[in-house]
Amino acid sequence: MRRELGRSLLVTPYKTGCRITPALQTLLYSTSLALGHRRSFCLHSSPNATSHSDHSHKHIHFPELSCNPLNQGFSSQRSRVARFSSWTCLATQQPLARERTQTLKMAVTADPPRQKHKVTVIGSGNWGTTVAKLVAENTRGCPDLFEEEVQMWVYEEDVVIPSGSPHYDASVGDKPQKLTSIINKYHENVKYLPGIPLPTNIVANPSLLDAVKDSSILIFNLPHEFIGNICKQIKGHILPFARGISCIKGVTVTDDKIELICEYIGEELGIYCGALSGANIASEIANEMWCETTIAYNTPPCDRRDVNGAAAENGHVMAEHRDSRGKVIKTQLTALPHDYPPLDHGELHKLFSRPYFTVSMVSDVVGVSLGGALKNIVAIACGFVEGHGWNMTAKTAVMRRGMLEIIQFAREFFPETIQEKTFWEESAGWGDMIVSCTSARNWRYSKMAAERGVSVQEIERTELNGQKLQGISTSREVSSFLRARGVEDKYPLFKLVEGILDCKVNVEDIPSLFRK
Ligand SMILES: NC(=O)C1=CN([C@@H]2O[C@H](COP(=O)(O)OP(=O)(O)OC[C@H]3O[C@@H](n4cnc5c(N)ncnc54)[C@H](O)[C@@H]3O)[C@@H](O)[C@H]2O)C=CC1
Ligand SMILES: O=C(CO)COP(=O)(O)O
Repeated sequence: MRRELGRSLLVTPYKTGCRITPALQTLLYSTSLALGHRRSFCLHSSPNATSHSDHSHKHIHFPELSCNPLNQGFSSQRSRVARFSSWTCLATQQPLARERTQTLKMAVTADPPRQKHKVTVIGSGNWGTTVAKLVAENTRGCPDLFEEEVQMWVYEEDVVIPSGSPHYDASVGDKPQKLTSIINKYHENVKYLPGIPLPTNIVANPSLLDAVKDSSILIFNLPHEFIGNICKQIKGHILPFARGISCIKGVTVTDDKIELICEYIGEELGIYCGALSGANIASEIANEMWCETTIAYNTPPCDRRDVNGAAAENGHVMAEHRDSRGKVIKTQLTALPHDYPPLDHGELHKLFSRPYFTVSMVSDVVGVSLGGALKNIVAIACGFVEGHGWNMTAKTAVMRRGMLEIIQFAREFFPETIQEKTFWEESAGWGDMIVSCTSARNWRYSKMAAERGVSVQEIERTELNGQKLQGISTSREVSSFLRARGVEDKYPLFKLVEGILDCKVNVEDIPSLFRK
């Protein structure tokens, strides 16, 4: 390793005229990672370069090397040129041969980030708590990038711990206790994720403003009907350069307009927000049973770092960032300051991926968001079908039809950026459809409603202990949007589900959709 490092660094500028091949770049990069240090350097192609301005630049970025600089001449605070006369290999602490290093010139990029990303999860239901758990495991494991503590905003409730629970305290008895106090004391969300020990670095916080204060990463994870109120409350109280990930499955409909939840959040708060969605059953993931998910994130241009790791510009930048309709966004984004670690696909992958949670990073915000939102309508239809007594073959027909309507919806209302392959290739597409129609809550409880002959809303009230079925409101919202546009007949399955929810149509009418 040491010899390779020395040869790469020292021979390349002299003997090959700095032909830095991709293979060499990979070698340097992996070597630097193996060394595990954080410094950013940039190797100039010209060994005779005397200032940063005369670069014949072939930059190579190897962030984790160190050296002993003699004779430094810094041309600016953020991009400095130095003559390094001796190098020390960090792996061995041995100096490298001096005669071969004498005139090597290096440009030194900005200081390593001084800040770390602070993470807040807004929401603490079944999925909110599960995501807080996996994220908190990762912030603990990546102390260079993230503050260890993860704030979790909890919609405060009084909860009684049942006598059978290991957390039952006879001295408290049946007296209700604050859910936040219970979570912080026992490290368990006894109401929404019972039986799952949570990492101790999750802090349950009943104050929304306090929970989001100073956080550069906001993870939105609550039923979609509450997001409007949350945005109103935190607007102006978050870091201007905060970035969001929405784990919410739903859409925002106003009159005849439809918006992706992540874009609604971004517009309301003046930030950029991506979306996470996939075939994810919270209770399984909380039990660390493996599954996969999809994150759609289009790193704003103002957040992109150059090869040296330097931010494009500090402060306010009018970014050419495009939305799901292909339009330049109106929001003036504030760039992530340079003293923060970058926030791009790599860092988000580190934040969310676990051995039991495989993350695929994509750019198709429309496919990921619509796949997650609209499959809930199809899952309700499948619950009705099964509750009626039909089985897997009937459900498969409904799933197929549902997917066609989802794709048609994406094509009709988001034609500019939809990447249809998301529905076929990603967990957020067919994967989510299958799991939602065979084992998730929308399917399970609409099946129960059909079996008992009561409404799904009634079942939600009596059986879910505060959890929400997103398919009920999404069905209504999407149907009202389609009606306002006069196109509801083009989406017969969506229309029919709303009809069944309103007790105007019967499950037996479903097969009529398939008659030509
Ligand atoms: N549970 C799951 O397996 C998965 C859920 N999702 C999605 O995650 C999102 C969040 O769902 P869950 O965490 O499962 O929630 P949940 O349905 O388990 O719990 C409901 C949550 O809403 C909160 N709440 C009630 N009234 C509120 C109010 N007025 N304002 C704010 N919050 C209030 C409750 O405190 C609770 O945390 C949904 O969009 C869902 O579709 C996505 C993937 C998996
Ligand atoms: O989104 C989910 C599965 O991917 C969870 O769906 P439910 O809300 O129906 O449980």
